[in-house]
Amino acid sequence: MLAVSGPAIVVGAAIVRDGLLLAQQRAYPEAVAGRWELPGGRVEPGESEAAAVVRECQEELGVDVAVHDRIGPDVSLAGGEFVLRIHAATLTDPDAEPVAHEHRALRWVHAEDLDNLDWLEADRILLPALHALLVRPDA
Ligand SMILES: Nc1nc2c([nH]c(=O)n2[C@H]2C[C@H](O)[C@@H](COP(=O)(O)OP(=O)(O)OP(=O)(O)O)O2)c(=O)[nH]1
Repeated sequence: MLAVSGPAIVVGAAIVRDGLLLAQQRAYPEAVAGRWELPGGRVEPGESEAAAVVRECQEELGVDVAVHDRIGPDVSLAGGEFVLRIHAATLTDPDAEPVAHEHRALRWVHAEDLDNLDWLEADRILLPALHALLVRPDA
């Protein structure tokens, strides 16, 4: 029997602190440099989505995060080769300051400014879920 594998998974972290969402600005490749996205990246073989969120946040931001529930829809990327899944997250140490190790810039975004960032196309689909996350009482 043929083993059928689905699309590879890219996880993103919706990190909220004091009612603000952490967004980061891509530095490369040229085609998307300057666009905004959530921290994250590809889930490695054998790795859970939550573990991938934790690893990517350590690599990209130098912080530890606690991973919570999934938010928003699965978003298809690259013609269906990948699927983007977002997990809500918080900083394990609320006083830790994320640093952009691989990105051009970081920004803590207020709900009012969410729609004004030049997000990657896939992330625009997630904006309603990100708004909903920011109005939660514990956000
Ligand atoms: N991390 C992340 N990737 C996103 C988002 N939206 C979106 O379309 N993508 C795309 C961009 C990339 O094609 C792919 C993830 O690749 P990546 O460069 O972040 O991560 P990676 O682990 O594959 O690569 P790398 O860290 O080795 O550079 O998903 C998002 O909000 N966060």
